[in-house]
Amino acid sequence: MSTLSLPKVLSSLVMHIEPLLASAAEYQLGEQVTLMPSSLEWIEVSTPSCVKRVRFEQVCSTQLIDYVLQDQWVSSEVDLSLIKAQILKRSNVVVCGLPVNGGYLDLWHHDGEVRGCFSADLGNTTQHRSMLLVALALDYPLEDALVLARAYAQSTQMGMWPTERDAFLDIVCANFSKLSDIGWQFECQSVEAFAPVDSEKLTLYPVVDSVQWVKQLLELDVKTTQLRIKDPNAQGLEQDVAHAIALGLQANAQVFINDYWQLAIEHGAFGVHLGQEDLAVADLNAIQQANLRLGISTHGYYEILRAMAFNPSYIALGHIYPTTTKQMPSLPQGVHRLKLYQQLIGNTFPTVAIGGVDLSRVPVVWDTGVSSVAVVRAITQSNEPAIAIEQLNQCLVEREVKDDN
Ligand SMILES: Cc1ncc(COP(=O)(O)OP(=O)(O)O)c(N)n1
Ligand SMILES: Cc1ncsc1CCOP(=O)(O)O
Repeated sequence: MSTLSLPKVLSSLVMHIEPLLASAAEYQLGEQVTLMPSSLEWIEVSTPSCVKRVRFEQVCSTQLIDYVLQDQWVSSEVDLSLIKAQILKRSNVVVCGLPVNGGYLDLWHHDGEVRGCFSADLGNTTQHRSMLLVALALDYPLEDALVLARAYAQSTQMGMWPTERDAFLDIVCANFSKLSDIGWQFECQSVEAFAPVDSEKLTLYPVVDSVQWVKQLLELDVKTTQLRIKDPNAQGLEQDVAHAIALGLQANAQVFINDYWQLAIEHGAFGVHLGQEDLAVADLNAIQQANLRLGISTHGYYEILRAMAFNPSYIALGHIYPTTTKQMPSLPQGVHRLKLYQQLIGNTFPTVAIGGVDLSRVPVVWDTGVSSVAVVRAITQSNEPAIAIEQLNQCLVEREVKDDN
Protein backbone atom coordinates (compact mmCIF):
# COMPACT_ATOMS: atom_id res chain seq x y z
CA MET A 1 0.00 0.00 0.00
CA SER A 2 1.20 3.54 -0.77
CA THR A 3 -0.11 6.88 0.39
CA LEU A 4 -0.04 10.34 -1.09
CA SER A 5 -0.68 13.02 1.56
CA LEU A 6 -1.64 16.37 0.11
CA PRO A 7 -1.66 19.67 2.04
CA LYS A 8 -4.90 21.69 1.88
CA VAL A 9 -3.50 24.28 -0.54
CA LEU A 10 -3.06 21.56 -3.11
CA SER A 11 -6.48 19.95 -2.71
CA SER A 12 -7.45 21.12 -6.22
CA LEU A 13 -5.08 18.45 -7.55
CA VAL A 14 -7.33 15.68 -6.24
CA MET A 15 -9.70 15.81 -9.22
CA HIS A 16 -6.70 15.29 -11.53
CA ILE A 17 -4.92 12.69 -9.42
CA GLU A 18 -7.90 10.37 -8.97
CA PRO A 19 -8.43 9.54 -12.65
CA LEU A 20 -4.69 9.04 -13.08
CA LEU A 21 -4.65 6.58 -10.19
CA ALA A 22 -7.56 4.76 -11.82
CA SER A 23 -5.64 4.59 -15.10
CA ALA A 24 -2.53 3.29 -13.30
CA ALA A 25 -4.66 0.64 -11.58
CA GLU A 26 -6.09 -0.44 -14.91
CA TYR A 27 -2.60 -0.91 -16.32
CA GLN A 28 -1.54 -2.55 -13.02
CA LEU A 29 1.44 -0.25 -12.69
CA GLY A 30 2.00 -0.65 -8.96
CA GLU A 31 0.62 -0.80 -5.43
CA GLN A 32 -2.72 0.76 -4.67
CA VAL A 33 -2.27 4.43 -3.71
CA THR A 34 -4.47 6.07 -1.06
CA LEU A 35 -4.91 9.79 -1.33
CA MET A 36 -5.04 11.61 2.04
CA PRO A 37 -5.52 15.21 3.16
CA SER A 38 -2.65 16.47 5.25
CA SER A 39 -1.92 19.28 7.65
CA LEU A 40 1.75 19.27 6.70
CA GLU A 41 3.29 22.01 4.61
CA TRP A 42 4.80 19.55 2.18
CA ILE A 43 3.48 16.61 0.18
CA GLU A 44 4.39 13.24 1.63
CA VAL A 45 4.69 10.27 -0.70
CA SER A 46 4.99 6.97 1.09
CA THR A 47 5.62 3.78 -0.86
CA PRO A 48 6.75 0.29 0.20
CA SER A 49 10.34 1.29 -0.66
CA CYS A 50 10.61 4.86 0.66
CA VAL A 51 9.03 8.01 2.05
CA LYS A 52 9.59 11.19 0.05
CA ARG A 53 8.79 14.78 0.96
CA VAL A 54 8.04 16.96 -2.02
CA ARG A 55 7.42 20.66 -2.18
CA PHE A 56 6.57 22.92 -5.08
CA GLU A 57 8.60 26.16 -5.30
CA GLN A 58 9.89 27.75 -2.08
CA VAL A 59 13.43 26.95 -3.11
CA CYS A 60 14.86 28.42 0.10
CA SER A 61 13.53 25.98 2.69
CA THR A 62 15.07 22.74 1.47
CA GLN A 63 16.24 21.15 4.72
CA LEU A 64 13.65 18.43 5.27
CA ILE A 65 12.47 18.09 1.74
CA ASP A 66 13.64 15.44 -0.72
CA TYR A 67 12.52 17.24 -3.87
CA VAL A 68 11.91 20.98 -4.09
CA LEU A 69 10.31 21.63 -7.44
CA GLN A 70 10.54 25.05 -8.99
CA ASP A 71 7.88 25.01 -11.70
CA GLN A 72 6.73 28.61 -12.13
CA TRP A 73 8.81 31.11 -14.08
CA VAL A 74 7.83 34.77 -14.31
CA SER A 75 10.73 35.77 -16.52
CA SER A 76 12.29 34.10 -19.51
CA GLU A 77 15.63 35.75 -18.66
CA VAL A 78 17.25 32.73 -17.09
CA ASP A 79 20.86 31.71 -17.08
CA LEU A 80 21.01 27.97 -17.76
CA SER A 81 24.56 27.56 -16.46
CA LEU A 82 23.66 29.25 -13.16
CA ILE A 83 20.63 27.00 -12.74
CA LYS A 84 22.69 23.91 -13.54
CA ALA A 85 25.28 25.01 -10.97
CA GLN A 86 22.52 25.41 -8.38
CA ILE A 87 21.20 21.88 -9.11
CA LEU A 88 24.71 20.44 -8.86
CA LYS A 89 25.15 22.09 -5.46
CA ARG A 90 21.74 21.18 -4.07
CA SER A 91 20.78 17.77 -5.34
CA ASN A 92 17.15 18.03 -4.20
CA VAL A 93 16.39 21.06 -6.35
CA VAL A 94 14.31 20.07 -9.38
CA VAL A 95 13.63 22.65 -12.05
CA CYS A 96 10.59 22.21 -14.26
CA GLY A 97 9.48 24.14 -17.33
CA LEU A 98 12.50 26.45 -17.49
CA PRO A 99 12.00 28.66 -20.57
CA VAL A 100 14.83 28.34 -23.11
CA ASN A 101 15.19 29.13 -26.79
CA GLY A 102 12.42 27.22 -28.61
CA GLY A 103 10.93 25.43 -25.61
CA TYR A 104 11.23 24.41 -21.98
CA LEU A 105 13.61 22.32 -19.92
CA ASP A 106 13.06 20.07 -16.94
CA LEU A 107 16.32 19.64 -15.01
CA TRP A 108 17.40 17.49 -12.11
CA HIS A 109 20.42 16.07 -10.36
CA HIS A 110 21.63 12.53 -11.06
CA ASP A 111 24.82 11.11 -9.58
CA GLY A 112 26.85 14.32 -9.74
CA GLU A 113 25.51 15.49 -13.09
CA VAL A 114 22.58 17.57 -14.29
CA ARG A 115 20.15 15.70 -16.48
CA GLY A 116 17.41 17.27 -18.53
CA CYS A 117 14.62 16.87 -20.99
CA PHE A 118 13.22 19.32 -23.48
CA SER A 119 9.70 19.96 -24.71
CA ALA A 120 8.47 22.49 -27.22
CA ASP A 121 5.30 23.07 -25.17
CA LEU A 122 4.93 23.44 -21.45
CA GLY A 123 1.43 22.05 -21.19
CA ASN A 124 -0.67 22.37 -18.09
CA THR A 125 1.04 22.87 -14.71
CA THR A 126 -1.75 21.21 -12.71
CA GLN A 127 -1.60 18.12 -14.90
CA HIS A 128 2.17 18.17 -14.62
CA ARG A 129 2.11 18.28 -10.83
CA SER A 130 -0.59 15.62 -10.60
CA MET A 131 1.23 13.09 -12.77
CA LEU A 132 4.52 13.78 -11.02
CA LEU A 133 3.00 12.93 -7.63
CA VAL A 134 1.14 9.89 -8.95
CA ALA A 135 4.30 8.52 -10.55
CA LEU A 136 6.31 9.03 -7.36
CA ALA A 137 3.55 7.33 -5.37
CA LEU A 138 3.78 4.38 -7.78
CA ASP A 139 7.51 4.19 -6.92
CA TYR A 140 8.80 5.40 -10.26
CA PRO A 141 12.22 7.05 -9.82
CA LEU A 142 12.26 10.85 -10.05
CA GLU A 143 13.55 10.95 -13.64
CA ASP A 144 10.75 8.68 -14.85
CA ALA A 145 8.18 10.66 -12.87
CA LEU A 146 9.42 13.87 -14.55
CA VAL A 147 9.30 12.39 -18.04
CA LEU A 148 5.80 11.02 -17.47
CA ALA A 149 4.66 14.32 -15.93
CA ARG A 150 5.77 16.39 -18.91
CA ALA A 151 4.14 13.95 -21.31
CA TYR A 152 0.89 14.11 -19.36
CA ALA A 153 1.05 17.93 -18.98
CA GLN A 154 0.60 18.13 -22.74
CA SER A 155 -2.19 15.62 -22.98
CA THR A 156 -5.73 16.55 -23.87
CA GLN A 157 -7.00 13.15 -22.76
CA MET A 158 -7.60 13.57 -19.07
CA GLY A 159 -6.73 10.61 -16.89
CA MET A 160 -5.15 8.65 -19.73
CA TRP A 161 -1.70 7.21 -19.05
CA PRO A 162 0.76 8.40 -21.74
CA THR A 163 1.75 5.42 -23.87
CA GLU A 164 2.88 6.41 -27.37
CA ARG A 165 6.31 7.81 -28.31
CA ASP A 166 4.77 11.01 -29.68
CA ALA A 167 3.47 11.88 -26.21
CA PHE A 168 6.98 11.91 -24.76
CA LEU A 169 9.63 14.58 -24.98
CA ASP A 170 13.28 14.75 -25.99
CA ILE A 171 16.10 13.84 -23.67
CA VAL A 172 19.00 16.27 -23.54
CA CYS A 173 21.98 14.15 -24.60
CA ALA A 174 24.80 14.30 -27.15
CA ASN A 175 22.35 13.30 -29.90
CA PHE A 176 19.74 15.96 -29.07
CA SER A 177 19.36 18.14 -32.18
CA LYS A 178 18.72 21.47 -30.38
CA LEU A 179 21.77 21.51 -28.08
CA SER A 180 23.21 24.71 -29.54
CA ASP A 181 19.77 26.44 -29.52
CA ILE A 182 19.46 25.89 -25.79
CA GLY A 183 23.14 26.52 -25.04
CA TRP A 184 24.05 23.10 -23.61
CA GLN A 185 27.38 21.51 -24.40
CA PHE A 186 28.38 17.87 -24.10
CA GLU A 187 31.90 16.51 -23.95
CA CYS A 188 31.01 13.67 -26.32
CA GLN A 189 29.95 14.00 -29.95
CA SER A 190 26.65 12.99 -31.49
CA VAL A 191 26.62 9.56 -33.11
CA GLU A 192 24.98 8.05 -36.21
CA ALA A 193 22.61 5.08 -36.04
CA PHE A 194 24.15 1.70 -35.19
CA ALA A 195 24.11 -1.28 -37.52
CA PRO A 196 20.99 -3.45 -37.13
CA VAL A 197 20.81 -6.96 -35.72
CA ASP A 198 19.26 -9.85 -37.62
CA SER A 199 15.95 -9.87 -35.78
CA GLU A 200 15.19 -13.45 -36.83
CA LYS A 201 18.20 -14.51 -34.77
CA LEU A 202 17.30 -12.32 -31.80
CA THR A 203 14.74 -14.29 -29.81
CA LEU A 204 16.38 -16.37 -27.08
CA TYR A 205 19.40 -14.44 -25.79
CA PRO A 206 21.52 -16.28 -23.21
CA VAL A 207 24.02 -14.13 -21.30
CA VAL A 208 27.00 -16.15 -20.03
CA ASP A 209 30.27 -15.62 -18.20
CA SER A 210 32.77 -17.82 -20.05
CA VAL A 211 33.95 -18.64 -23.53
CA GLN A 212 33.21 -22.32 -22.77
CA TRP A 213 29.57 -21.40 -22.34
CA VAL A 214 29.58 -19.39 -25.58
CA LYS A 215 31.01 -22.44 -27.38
CA GLN A 216 28.44 -24.80 -25.87
CA LEU A 217 25.55 -22.48 -26.73
CA LEU A 218 26.66 -22.03 -30.34
CA GLU A 219 26.97 -25.80 -30.67
CA LEU A 220 23.36 -26.00 -29.48
CA ASP A 221 22.44 -23.64 -32.33
CA VAL A 222 21.83 -20.55 -30.18
CA LYS A 223 21.98 -17.61 -32.58
CA THR A 224 22.47 -14.68 -30.20
CA THR A 225 24.48 -14.67 -27.00
CA GLN A 226 26.58 -12.39 -24.83
CA LEU A 227 29.93 -12.90 -23.13
CA ARG A 228 29.66 -11.11 -19.79
CA ILE A 229 32.84 -11.38 -17.73
CA LYS A 230 32.49 -8.91 -14.90
CA ASP A 231 36.09 -8.94 -13.65
CA PRO A 232 38.19 -6.63 -15.85
CA ASN A 233 41.33 -8.22 -14.37
CA ALA A 234 40.25 -11.78 -15.19
CA GLN A 235 43.10 -13.90 -16.45
CA GLY A 236 43.07 -14.35 -20.22
CA LEU A 237 40.28 -11.80 -20.67
CA GLU A 238 41.44 -10.59 -24.08
CA GLN A 239 41.98 -14.14 -25.40
CA ASP A 240 38.51 -15.12 -24.19
CA VAL A 241 36.89 -12.11 -25.82
CA ALA A 242 38.76 -12.78 -29.09
CA HIS A 243 37.87 -16.48 -28.94
CA ALA A 244 34.16 -15.81 -28.32
CA ILE A 245 34.10 -13.36 -31.24
CA ALA A 246 35.78 -15.89 -33.56
CA LEU A 247 33.37 -18.64 -32.50
CA GLY A 248 30.44 -16.33 -33.23
CA LEU A 249 31.74 -15.53 -36.72
CA GLN A 250 32.32 -19.21 -37.46
CA ALA A 251 28.78 -20.10 -36.38
CA ASN A 252 27.26 -17.12 -38.17
CA ALA A 253 25.81 -16.06 -34.82
CA GLN A 254 25.41 -12.70 -33.07
CA VAL A 255 27.90 -12.70 -30.19
CA PHE A 256 27.80 -9.53 -28.08
CA ILE A 257 30.64 -8.53 -25.75
CA ASN A 258 29.60 -6.95 -22.47
CA ASP A 259 31.50 -3.81 -21.39
CA TYR A 260 34.89 -4.30 -23.16
CA TRP A 261 34.13 -2.21 -26.21
CA GLN A 262 37.80 -1.50 -27.10
CA LEU A 263 38.55 -5.25 -27.20
CA ALA A 264 35.33 -5.81 -29.12
CA ILE A 265 36.40 -3.29 -31.77
CA GLU A 266 39.96 -4.62 -31.89
CA HIS A 267 38.78 -8.18 -32.52
CA GLY A 268 35.93 -7.32 -34.86
CA ALA A 269 32.98 -8.36 -32.70
CA PHE A 270 29.43 -8.58 -33.96
CA GLY A 271 28.35 -6.21 -31.20
CA VAL A 272 28.77 -4.80 -27.70
CA HIS A 273 26.34 -4.45 -24.85
CA LEU A 274 26.67 -1.36 -22.66
CA GLY A 275 24.96 -0.21 -19.47
CA GLN A 276 23.85 3.35 -18.75
CA GLU A 277 27.06 4.27 -16.93
CA ASP A 278 29.19 2.85 -19.77
CA LEU A 279 27.39 5.14 -22.23
CA ALA A 280 29.02 8.18 -20.67
CA VAL A 281 32.57 6.82 -20.98
CA ALA A 282 32.55 4.57 -24.05
CA ASP A 283 33.49 6.02 -27.44
CA LEU A 284 30.17 5.44 -29.19
CA ASN A 285 31.48 6.88 -32.45
CA ALA A 286 34.33 4.40 -32.50
CA ILE A 287 31.85 1.54 -31.93
CA GLN A 288 29.51 2.84 -34.63
CA GLN A 289 32.28 3.49 -37.16
CA ALA A 290 33.66 -0.01 -36.64
CA ASN A 291 30.17 -1.21 -37.64
CA LEU A 292 29.61 -3.01 -34.34
CA ARG A 293 26.04 -3.44 -33.14
CA LEU A 294 25.17 -1.75 -29.88
CA GLY A 295 22.76 -3.00 -27.21
CA ILE A 296 21.91 -0.65 -24.34
CA SER A 297 20.51 -1.52 -20.88
CA THR A 298 17.60 0.53 -19.58
CA HIS A 299 15.60 0.55 -16.36
CA GLY A 300 12.70 2.91 -17.03
CA TYR A 301 11.17 5.69 -19.12
CA TYR A 302 14.01 8.22 -18.97
CA GLU A 303 16.70 5.69 -19.85
CA ILE A 304 14.58 4.23 -22.66
CA LEU A 305 14.06 7.66 -24.23
CA ARG A 306 17.78 8.41 -23.86
CA ALA A 307 18.73 5.04 -25.37
CA MET A 308 16.34 5.65 -28.28
CA ALA A 309 18.09 8.95 -29.01
CA PHE A 310 21.30 7.00 -29.75
CA ASN A 311 19.61 4.72 -32.33
CA PRO A 312 21.07 1.49 -30.94
CA SER A 313 20.76 -2.00 -32.42
CA TYR A 314 18.51 -3.11 -29.56
CA ILE A 315 17.24 -1.81 -26.22
CA ALA A 316 17.32 -4.08 -23.16
CA LEU A 317 14.52 -3.61 -20.62
CA GLY A 318 15.03 -4.76 -17.06
CA HIS A 319 15.11 -6.10 -14.65
CA ILE A 320 11.67 -7.58 -15.06
CA TYR A 321 11.63 -9.90 -12.02
CA PRO A 322 13.90 -10.13 -8.98
CA THR A 323 17.23 -11.72 -9.83
CA THR A 324 20.13 -13.11 -7.84
CA THR A 325 22.54 -12.91 -10.77
CA LYS A 326 23.23 -9.23 -10.32
CA GLN A 327 22.70 -6.61 -7.60
CA MET A 328 20.23 -4.18 -9.07
CA PRO A 329 20.01 -0.54 -7.94
CA SER A 330 16.46 -0.26 -9.29
CA LEU A 331 13.23 -2.10 -8.46
CA PRO A 332 11.95 -4.96 -10.65
CA GLN A 333 9.75 -3.52 -13.39
CA GLY A 334 7.22 -6.34 -13.71
CA VAL A 335 5.44 -7.30 -16.90
CA HIS A 336 2.77 -4.60 -16.79
CA ARG A 337 5.34 -1.81 -16.94
CA LEU A 338 7.29 -3.84 -19.50
CA LYS A 339 4.24 -3.90 -21.75
CA LEU A 340 4.02 -0.11 -21.70
CA TYR A 341 7.76 0.25 -22.40
CA GLN A 342 7.32 -2.05 -25.37
CA GLN A 343 4.39 0.05 -26.58
CA LEU A 344 6.51 3.22 -26.25
CA ILE A 345 9.37 1.73 -28.30
CA GLY A 346 7.04 0.00 -30.75
CA ASN A 347 8.78 -1.31 -33.86
CA THR A 348 11.44 1.40 -33.80
CA PHE A 349 14.08 -0.83 -32.14
CA PRO A 350 14.24 -4.50 -31.20
CA THR A 351 13.74 -5.00 -27.46
CA VAL A 352 15.21 -7.52 -25.03
CA ALA A 353 13.55 -8.31 -21.68
CA ILE A 354 15.99 -9.41 -18.96
CA GLY A 355 16.00 -10.26 -15.28
CA GLY A 356 14.55 -13.23 -13.43
CA VAL A 357 12.99 -14.75 -16.52
CA ASP A 358 12.63 -18.54 -16.40
CA LEU A 359 10.61 -21.09 -18.36
CA SER A 360 7.46 -20.47 -16.30
CA ARG A 361 7.66 -16.71 -16.89
CA VAL A 362 8.65 -16.66 -20.55
CA PRO A 363 5.07 -16.87 -21.93
CA VAL A 364 3.83 -13.81 -20.04
CA VAL A 365 7.00 -11.84 -20.87
CA TRP A 366 6.76 -12.86 -24.53
CA ASP A 367 3.14 -11.79 -24.57
CA THR A 368 4.18 -8.15 -23.92
CA GLY A 369 5.48 -8.01 -27.49
CA VAL A 370 9.25 -7.84 -26.76
CA SER A 371 11.54 -9.05 -29.54
CA SER A 372 13.77 -11.18 -27.35
CA VAL A 373 14.20 -12.67 -23.88
CA ALA A 374 17.64 -12.68 -22.22
CA VAL A 375 18.35 -15.23 -19.51
CA VAL A 376 21.27 -16.24 -17.33
CA ARG A 377 20.24 -18.79 -14.68
CA ALA A 378 17.44 -20.34 -16.73
CA ILE A 379 20.21 -21.89 -18.81
CA THR A 380 23.40 -21.81 -16.74
CA GLN A 381 21.76 -23.36 -13.68
CA SER A 382 19.85 -25.95 -15.61
CA ASN A 383 20.98 -29.58 -15.29
CA GLU A 384 20.22 -30.03 -18.97
CA PRO A 385 21.01 -26.78 -20.85
CA ALA A 386 20.10 -28.36 -24.21
CA ILE A 387 16.60 -29.19 -22.94
CA ALA A 388 16.27 -25.78 -21.25
CA ILE A 389 17.10 -24.07 -24.55
CA GLU A 390 14.65 -26.24 -26.47
CA GLN A 391 11.87 -25.55 -23.97
CA LEU A 392 12.55 -21.80 -23.92
CA ASN A 393 12.64 -21.71 -27.72
CA GLN A 394 9.28 -23.49 -27.89
CA CYS A 395 7.72 -20.52 -26.05
CA LEU A 396 9.39 -17.91 -28.26
CA VAL A 397 7.39 -18.66 -31.36
CA GLU A 398 5.57 -16.31 -33.63
CA ARG A 399 2.75 -14.59 -31.78
CA GLU A 400 -0.81 -14.80 -32.87
CA VAL A 401 -2.16 -11.45 -33.98
CA LYS A 402 -4.72 -10.47 -31.36
CA ASP A 403 -7.98 -8.92 -32.42
CA ASP A 404 -8.78 -6.20 -29.87
CA ASN A 405 -12.38 -5.73 -31.09
C1 LIG B 1 20.80 -8.19 -22.75
C2 LIG B 1 21.35 -7.50 -21.56
N1 LIG B 1 20.58 -6.65 -20.87
C3 LIG B 1 21.04 -6.02 -19.78
C4 LIG B 1 22.32 -6.27 -19.35
C5 LIG B 1 22.88 -5.56 -18.17
O1 LIG B 1 23.95 -4.73 -18.60
P1 LIG B 1 24.59 -3.62 -17.63
O2 LIG B 1 23.53 -2.69 -17.21
O3 LIG B 1 25.78 -3.09 -18.35
O4 LIG B 1 25.03 -4.46 -16.41
P2 LIG B 1 26.17 -5.55 -16.41
O5 LIG B 1 25.75 -6.66 -17.31
O6 LIG B 1 27.41 -4.88 -16.93
O7 LIG B 1 26.26 -5.96 -14.99
C6 LIG B 1 23.10 -7.17 -20.07
N2 LIG B 1 24.36 -7.45 -19.71
N3 LIG B 1 22.60 -7.77 -21.16
C1 LIG C 1 22.82 -8.98 -16.31
C2 LIG C 1 21.48 -8.55 -15.87
N1 LIG C 1 21.04 -7.30 -16.11
C3 LIG C 1 19.81 -7.08 -15.66
S1 LIG C 1 19.19 -8.41 -14.88
C4 LIG C 1 20.58 -9.32 -15.20
C5 LIG C 1 20.76 -10.71 -14.77
C6 LIG C 1 19.69 -11.63 -15.25
O1 LIG C 1 19.98 -12.89 -14.77
P1 LIG C 1 18.86 -13.98 -14.52
O2 LIG C 1 18.28 -14.36 -15.85
O3 LIG C 1 19.62 -15.13 -13.90
O4 LIG C 1 17.86 -13.41 -13.56
